[in-house]
Amino acid sequence: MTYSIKEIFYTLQGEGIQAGMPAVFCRVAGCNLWSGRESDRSTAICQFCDTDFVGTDGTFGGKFRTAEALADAIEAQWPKHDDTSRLVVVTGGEPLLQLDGALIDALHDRKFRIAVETNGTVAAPPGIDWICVSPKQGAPLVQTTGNELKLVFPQEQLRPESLDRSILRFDHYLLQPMDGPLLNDNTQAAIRYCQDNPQWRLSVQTHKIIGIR
Ligand SMILES: C[S@@+](CC[C@H](N)C(=O)[O-])C[C@H]1O[C@@H](n2cnc3c(N)ncnc32)[C@H](O)[C@@H]1O
Ligand SMILES: Nc1nc2[nH]cc(C(=O)O)c2c(=O)[nH]1
Ligand code: SF4
Ligand SMILES: [Mg+2]
Repeated sequence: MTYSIKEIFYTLQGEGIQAGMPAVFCRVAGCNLWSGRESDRSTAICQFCDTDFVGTDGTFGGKFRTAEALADAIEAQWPKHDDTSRLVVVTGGEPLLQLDGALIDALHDRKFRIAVETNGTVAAPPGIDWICVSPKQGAPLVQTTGNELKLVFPQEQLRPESLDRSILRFDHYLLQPMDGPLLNDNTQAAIRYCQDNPQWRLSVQTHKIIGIR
């Protein structure tokens, strides 16, 4: 299969329980909940996206004809002297539209631990080492298990208390304030929600604060 990749870059994971960990980010092009065009945003299922995932024109982006070629491009971003703590975060766009067994095997062959950031509408293939699901209102949740559930907050039609916890199996539950014009208000509301409901933790988008990608 050909993989359409927007960009590949080495940074620190900015969000969630693994915030601060060095990781290569591999951002796939395309998403099933928004075309990525601004003119479609107001009619999209997911309307608050903070990411450009259209096309293959970003840093080290492109079309990769094999899993090996893509895994080599990811490996090339990791410091040469280290093969013990390799971490790749596959995001997008929606990574589970493209992450398949061949790519999982090629990354494991290169000693990477594989994390994904998914909207949870597509079932994850076996072999992923860290699954972060970020459910979206109006989009059916298919992937109900994983390591962390990271809910962008607030979503009027998807309140934390409305999630059916009896069908969810995650190790960590996080609220991530929705970035945009109301970020400050959303952050204050998320802090309050976590304090009132301590099974939830706050996820701050730290990369945006410290000025890294
Ligand atoms: C751009 S998405 C790509 C992965 C996948 N499509 C998803 O939605 O999980 C990466 C992460 O950013 C979050 N995100 C997107 N827009 C955001 C915003 N405006 N404020 C806070 N988090 C946002 C998503 O919920 C997700 O956890
Ligand atoms: N540093 C950094 N951390 C991130 N965590 C999730 C991101 C994403 O866009 O999926 C992201 C991102 O774009 N940059
Ligand atoms: S599902 Fe993820 S990538 Fe797709 S539009 Fe929403 S936040 Fe962006
Ligand atoms: Mg991002």
